[in-house]
Amino acid sequence: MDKSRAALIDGKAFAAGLVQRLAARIETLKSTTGRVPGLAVVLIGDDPASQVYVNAKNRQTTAAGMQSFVHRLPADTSSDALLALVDALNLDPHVNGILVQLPLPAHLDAAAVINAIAPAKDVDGFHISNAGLLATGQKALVPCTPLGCLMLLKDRLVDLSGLNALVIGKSNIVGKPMAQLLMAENCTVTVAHSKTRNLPALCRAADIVVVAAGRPELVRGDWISPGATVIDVGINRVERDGKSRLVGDVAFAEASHAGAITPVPGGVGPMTIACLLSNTLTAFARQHGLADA
Ligand SMILES: Nc1nc(=O)c2c([nH]1)NC[C@@H]1CN(c3ccc(C(=O)N[C@@H](CCC(=O)O)C(=O)O)cc3)C=[N+]21
Repeated sequence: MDKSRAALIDGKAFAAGLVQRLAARIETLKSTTGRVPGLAVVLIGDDPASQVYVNAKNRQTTAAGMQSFVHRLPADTSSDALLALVDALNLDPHVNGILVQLPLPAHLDAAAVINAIAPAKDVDGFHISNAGLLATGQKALVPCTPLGCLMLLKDRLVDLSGLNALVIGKSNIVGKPMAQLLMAENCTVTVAHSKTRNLPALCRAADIVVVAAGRPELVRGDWISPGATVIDVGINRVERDGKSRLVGDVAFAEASHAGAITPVPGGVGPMTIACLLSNTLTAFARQHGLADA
């Protein structure tokens, strides 16, 4: 029997290409303006997964020719101390982008911290001002993960207009901005979540499925319409055959009849970091009155 294979959407390779193009532009900026973009990352506490991500980001920021400023603060940092650091970074001319690693320890108010970041330096795109600009079709800094997903979708499908898109997950960080971006591309967008009824049927009607549910292998193969494009945002660490493994929110092995699918790892994750660097360059350019790329 001919068992066709879904095309693999190689986020890792796409991200590497994007970072290469960013590095070239940064090199040019350096020779014309004498400046390079700077990214400040604030990490509170010692969550091991957050450490790994911040280290990867620090390495790639430097490799792309940008300045990286990492601020590691103890888990019991006070709200006042954190807000004072954010204020200082807002005023620092060498810092063009600010990222406060989430989740924060429970005693800190994430929304208050995010909204204290100068919107022009909010390279996560989480500030209410950027969320509002995106929702109303104005020039915003767009959250990195949905921005990366959209790049992969446009690379694959070119024109998304009129397609049925299902977004599973309604977080402020992924689901909501993803839905906004897909609406801006003239998709017919459905947003599903943990209380949604008959998710399999909604999924079967979708040309595009973006899954950001945070539940390992939630989406089964028989939920996916033949030829659909599947973007798996999930990164779940699970025990399998006595080993620790990463799996997505989609049962990847069951999805061979999809048109195309992102793997985990090597799909959306690397795009998130590449888009963070892209947003930092965008923020730098706008702060210096230069044109967007
Ligand atoms: N303010 C804030 N902004 C963030 O963007 C943010 C955050 N907080 N908190 C934590 C999450 C997590 N995150 C990841 C980014 C890239 C990979 C990534 O590149 N993963 C690789 C490798 C994964 C591995 O091997 O462990 C992959 O999927 O192929 C993973 C996770 C950004 N986050």
